[in-house]
Amino acid sequence: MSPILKTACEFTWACSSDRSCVAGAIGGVVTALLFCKVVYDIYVYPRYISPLRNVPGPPLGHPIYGQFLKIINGEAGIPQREWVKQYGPVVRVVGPIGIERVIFLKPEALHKVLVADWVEYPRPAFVRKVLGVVTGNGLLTVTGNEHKQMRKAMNPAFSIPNLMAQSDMYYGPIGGLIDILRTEVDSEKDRNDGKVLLMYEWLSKVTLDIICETAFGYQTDSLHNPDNELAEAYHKLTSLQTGPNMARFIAILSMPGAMKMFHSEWVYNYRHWFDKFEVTRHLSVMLESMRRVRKVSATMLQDKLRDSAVPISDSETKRDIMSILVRARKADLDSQAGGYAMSDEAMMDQVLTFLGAGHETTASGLAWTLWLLAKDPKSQQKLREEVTALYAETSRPGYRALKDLQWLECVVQESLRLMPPVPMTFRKAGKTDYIDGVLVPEGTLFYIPIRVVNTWKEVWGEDAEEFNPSRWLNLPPNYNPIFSSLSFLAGPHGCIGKTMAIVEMKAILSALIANFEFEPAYPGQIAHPTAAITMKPEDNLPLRVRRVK
Ligand code: HEM
Repeated sequence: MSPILKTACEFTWACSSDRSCVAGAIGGVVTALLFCKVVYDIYVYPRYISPLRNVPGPPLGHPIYGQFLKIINGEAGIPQREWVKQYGPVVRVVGPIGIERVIFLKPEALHKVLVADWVEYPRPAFVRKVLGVVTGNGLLTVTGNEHKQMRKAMNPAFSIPNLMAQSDMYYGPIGGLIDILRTEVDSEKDRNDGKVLLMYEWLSKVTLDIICETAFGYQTDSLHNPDNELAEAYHKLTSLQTGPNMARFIAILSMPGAMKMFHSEWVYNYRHWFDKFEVTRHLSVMLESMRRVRKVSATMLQDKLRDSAVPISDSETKRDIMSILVRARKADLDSQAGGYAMSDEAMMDQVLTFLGAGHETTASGLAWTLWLLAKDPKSQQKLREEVTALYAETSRPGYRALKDLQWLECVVQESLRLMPPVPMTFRKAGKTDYIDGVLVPEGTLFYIPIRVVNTWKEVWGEDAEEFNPSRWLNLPPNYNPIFSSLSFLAGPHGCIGKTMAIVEMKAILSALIANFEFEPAYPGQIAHPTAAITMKPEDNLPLRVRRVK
């Protein structure tokens, strides 16, 4: 028994006749027990008890935070990459209050966690809570059977024939973007010098307009409207994405009742109180932005529900994702077969999910592609030649035409490999089991280190951390088509919008490269990724843009 606990017990015994003394003694015992628990969790368990204690990894680190400060203050995925280089493909890292996390890199281990036993390795509660605040109770937050049903209901809307029919919808916003950039570049006195533009901001707008059109049949036109409510709200939300902000947010969400608080009218009305404290300052901006996103989303959903009288088999009808889902739901309800029919509330959460998951990810992917091409003029020129030839044939290349461009495919795959918009995700063990020869206890957290997997030298060779699109013409012998480049993850929770995102990226990129040349904004420019859920460029990516001669 610890000395503190012993003293507390003796004290209780000695004072048991006196009431206040008993209360004090109980308090003492509780404090002592808590103290012992903390010492056990932070000091004893990770050092002497945990089955993971002999797995290689960095030192336990700070007595309270472990390696957490290094992770949240570092570039997304980079501390993990350094540890893998030093300790190998299985790593244990101790986080705050002694909580252990493991990293597995080998395809067999990833297959078990993400594919074979996926139900037993769900997203941990803290990830679902963070995502849930922004995206509601949709595909990103549900697990197990509920997820299976929801995903089954959604899959047809993301089918290849539907995506083929949709790709023409991209060209309204893309045409708008090209015109705006031309006007911006031409406004410069010396056109040969080009103009420095914050490319991420423009890409964020064009992808928002495209997702609203393809997912909801809704014309946002944030490109031409600087005060657009939805664009402004997302701009504010993404600006909050820093490692320390995420850490604070997770800590707040872990408190009992926190999720209710986020949806409470009362808390919303008094949100300015959050501004008074450093730790909660970002919450009022967040509540305000989420309110706006929900308001616009509700309008979009109402429009869809009004449309639902259109028959499902009519191929001439609207092809946006929500129209398809609404019609499928109606068919389910009409048939009374007892299938899975989403409630209005669930439909609303899908709107939030597609907006949250499908806009900023694609914008970040495109921004990093432009950055990498700006630093590699040869690859950029080679791409220009390829896409110019395509544009000579058609001004609105569709799914097939874009798919057939070999260098475009290499550039997009290489950029997504090197700078994955989602650099990392998490899972939690729902059972105790061996993975890659290591006994992983129930409750253990997994880093799924997408950026580390994508740049693992064992697979990609010594130049794994460099941009080299031609590697996709001759893939390395250890390449695994599912687990060597994990940017969209794999298995039943893998990205449902993968094909859509790739086609959209290709359509936007080819139009940009056919019309403009991109260069770093100034010599020695370095682009820093934010360390949060998605990896956008911290400074919104200033690039020098010129018209193609
Ligand atoms: C370049 C763009 C994109 C990237 C890199 C990306 C990446 C990812 C990743 C890594 C996940 C798994 C997250 C996890 O399990 O923790 C995911 C899931 C998801 N993504 Fe994407 N995504 C992109 C675009 C899109 C688009 C355009 C949409 C929809 C219109 C979308 C919708 C979703 C949804 C709904 C999920 C949850 C899937 C499930 O759990 O069943 N994503 N995405």
